[in-house]
Amino acid sequence: MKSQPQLREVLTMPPLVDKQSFRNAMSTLAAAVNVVTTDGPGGRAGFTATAVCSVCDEPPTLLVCLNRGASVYDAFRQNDSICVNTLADHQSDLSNLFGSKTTMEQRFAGATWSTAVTGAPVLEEALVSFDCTVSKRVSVGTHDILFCEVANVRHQDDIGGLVYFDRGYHRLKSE
Ligand SMILES: NC(=O)C1=CN([C@@H]2O[C@H](COP(=O)(O)OP(=O)(O)OC[C@H]3O[C@@H](n4cnc5c(N)ncnc54)[C@H](O)[C@@H]3O)[C@@H](O)[C@H]2O)C=CC1
Ligand SMILES: Cc1cc2nc3c(=O)[nH]c(=O)nc-3n(C[C@H](O)[C@H](O)[C@H](O)COP(=O)(O)O)c2cc1C
Repeated sequence: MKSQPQLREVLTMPPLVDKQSFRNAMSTLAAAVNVVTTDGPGGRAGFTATAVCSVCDEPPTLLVCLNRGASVYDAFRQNDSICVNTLADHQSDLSNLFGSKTTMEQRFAGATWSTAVTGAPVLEEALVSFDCTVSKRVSVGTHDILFCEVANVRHQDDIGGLVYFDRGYHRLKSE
């Protein structure tokens, strides 16, 4: 029978797949598109994220993965108020605005905002907005995982969703 590798051996093992192969594989996982915003002592900031998912419903918690090299990283490190604004089918331009090398002024000028209970910016025409407080932060590789407790939800009916798949946007409409 083959013995289990010792911890030291595991740590010196080469990565199983290279970065490009990983990204190519990940490009086949369809994901909702979100503009994640914050405000507080670190200032107002926002970025586009597909790395968002549900964690548990007691307490209602979702997670967001944020690259520590992103321009918004300092603001998200200092602030605990976060709003995850899931984009509607007509908002791919907003995704590109918050997902490219633009200033925060340019990003927020691209849409209408209100202020959530926690103080984070809420996107007026979002499909759904999760108003959250960060409960825990975990660093893995290049990213921080932000665990966010949901204080309030705002949902719009009769509006289509936006999905990112195969490096492009796809519009979804319920029957
Ligand atoms: N989780 C993340 O940090 C993501 C970052 N992006 C950013 O948007 C750019 C354009 O993305 P695509 O058009 O989809 O082409 P791409 O070939 O760069 O990425 C393909 C897929 O790989 C994953 N990915 C890309 N960069 C990643 C990263 N640094 N860490 C973890 N997963 C990553 C995502 O699932 C992405 O959809 C990327 O180069 C990246 O800068 C996009 C999606 C997720
Ligand atoms: C469709 C899309 C999805 C993205 N998803 C993530 C994500 O989940 N996590 C992340 O840290 N960055 C993600 N990014 C990249 C950030 O939006 C990035 O920080 C932003 O594009 C601009 O970088 P800068 O603020 O450093 O100038 C995504 C970009 C795009 C276009």
